[in-house]
Amino acid sequence: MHTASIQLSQTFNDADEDREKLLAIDVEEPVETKFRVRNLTKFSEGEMAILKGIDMDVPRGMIVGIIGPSGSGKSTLLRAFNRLWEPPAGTVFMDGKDVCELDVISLRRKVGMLFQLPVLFEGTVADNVRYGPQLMGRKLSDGEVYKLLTLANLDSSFYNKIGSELSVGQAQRVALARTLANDPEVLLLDEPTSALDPISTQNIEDVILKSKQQSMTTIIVSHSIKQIQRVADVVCLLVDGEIVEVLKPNNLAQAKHPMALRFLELSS
Ligand SMILES: Nc1ncnc2c1ncn2[C@@H]1O[C@H](COP(=O)(O)OP(=O)(O)OP(=O)(O)O)[C@@H](O)[C@H]1O
Repeated sequence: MHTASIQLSQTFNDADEDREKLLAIDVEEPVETKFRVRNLTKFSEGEMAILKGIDMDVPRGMIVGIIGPSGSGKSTLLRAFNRLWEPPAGTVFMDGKDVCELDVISLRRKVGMLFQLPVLFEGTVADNVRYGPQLMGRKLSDGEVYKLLTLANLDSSFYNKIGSELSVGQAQRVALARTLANDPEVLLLDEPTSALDPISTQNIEDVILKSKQQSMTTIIVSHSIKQIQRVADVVCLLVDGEIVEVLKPNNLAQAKHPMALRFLELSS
């Protein structure tokens, strides 16, 4: 085990000072950068800044947590990674390539996303799981569907169920299996368990951690600091469109930014 020198970096203005903060994490091997974000900025139509020059490197195979107050820009940032919000050219790079220059459909297959509330398509659970590969002309075998269900912590009895027979937690796991069926390299999770009970939450967290063992890169937005501490390798604190802290999950108490501190105090 050794320490990789740069896993995640941020530059931010602190009074007159420009600082680059580097976070070192103990890893087995040096880690490559999956996403590079540089000066990512978004203004609303009323010219209000929603994202203010975000700089970050997302290490391959790690789980990056994003937390911060409501309206701080977490979902907007997350959506830039698979172009659900189209970032300006030259700001978001996957494997060194500007995402704006990639075919958007293949980008979204590689960069799967799960939202707060699952929306299942008509048909059975198996139809849902088969959906993505079918669009590419490949029909998953029964065995492949069962394997994906197992991966999403669903037993084989779900195969023929339809959406109305499922709880929200079960439907979220089906949505996760459907996303994993595309064999993504990255998972974007936007508050994936905020509508779920603790057991369903644990099921989803198990899948997130299992996916990490398969080298998945995951970026998770969550309002739950405890959840971020359970699953994330690094945590970015986003306040008012800026990453103000990058910390290890067990070091959140070391946050220094006043808004970040207040948010952490009120949320714990
Ligand atoms: N297309 C848009 N036009 C105008 N304002 C927008 C747009 N998209 C987002 N916003 C605003 O940008 C800010 C950040 O929104 P965003 O949803 O990214 O924040 P968030 O941190 O994910 O919030 P929450 O935790 O409540 O989900 C909010 O004030 C939101 O109203």
